[in-house]
Amino acid sequence: MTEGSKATAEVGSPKRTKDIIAKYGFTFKKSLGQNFLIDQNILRKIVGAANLDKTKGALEIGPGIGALTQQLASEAGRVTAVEIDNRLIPILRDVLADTPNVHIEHGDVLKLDLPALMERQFAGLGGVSVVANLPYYVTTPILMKLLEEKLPLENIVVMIQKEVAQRMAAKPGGKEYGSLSVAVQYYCEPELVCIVPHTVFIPQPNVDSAVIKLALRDKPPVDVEDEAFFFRTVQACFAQRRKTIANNLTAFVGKANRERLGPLLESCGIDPSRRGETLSLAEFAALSDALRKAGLPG
Ligand SMILES: C[S@@+](CC[C@H](N)C(=O)[O-])C[C@H]1O[C@@H](n2cnc3c(N)ncnc32)[C@H](O)[C@@H]1O
Repeated sequence: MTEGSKATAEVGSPKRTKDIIAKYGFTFKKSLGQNFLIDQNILRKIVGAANLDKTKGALEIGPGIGALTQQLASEAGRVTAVEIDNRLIPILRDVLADTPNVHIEHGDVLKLDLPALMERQFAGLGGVSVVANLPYYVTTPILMKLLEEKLPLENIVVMIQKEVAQRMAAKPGGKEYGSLSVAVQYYCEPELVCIVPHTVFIPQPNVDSAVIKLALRDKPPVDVEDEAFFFRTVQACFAQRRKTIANNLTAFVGKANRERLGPLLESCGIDPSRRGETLSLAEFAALSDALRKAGLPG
């Protein structure tokens, strides 16, 4: 195969994408976040960031017509791609007919039993990455499901809306830092791989995107006595961003317990007049353990 013919064979080239769409009479559903990538360099960057090899597996969420799937199949030992849109299933099977290491799973990733799927598809492999150009309308629920279910993943490399990626990677002190930053950084080390202009998709979304790599930690960077309560505390501290910690926590513990908050915050080394966006993970951990120990909220 010549270089020229190889380029046209790549699913994610602009011409091949248009040909596939025309051949199958496919129409995009905005409600499913369908924006297909047509830039080989970006596809290569996404796949490269996952550090795959033939001993590893890749779980793709939302393969579309298979642009990323095809590149994943050439790097990974096995690829499983979960697609919700039943109109895309026969197209994917056809387009990827020559890539035997790909399994297409029809379903909604938010409803699937992912541990069972991973066990079935990736048993015996040396590690699994999630690699995806995610549908933007469900980015956070999908990522939180992957993290909260504590799936045995090495890393997650995803294209998401630029602002969401920046929030995930944000450090304390800035306006982008919030409960999403804390949740993501509790489970992972985030790294912004690149910013992607909206021109590399068809149809073009209204916003720019970014590729983010989330390397799963072996264990969280802070010890907490009760994980669910830790996350409730974090949510409470960010409930109203312009309010101080003391005011946000008053709503959490009840007005009757307001007087107890000052000494409790000070025992954790936290000035009650600070805002949630200035607290580190270690400070949130100390605060949630102290609230729990004090029996708050009652
Ligand atoms: C942004 S497109 C990416 C398509 C392709 N991977 C690409 O990069 O060109 C998102 C894909 O996710 C699919 N999708 C949307 N919601 C989904 C869900 N809940 N579960 C699985 N797939 C979903 C859409 O149908 C679409 O194919």
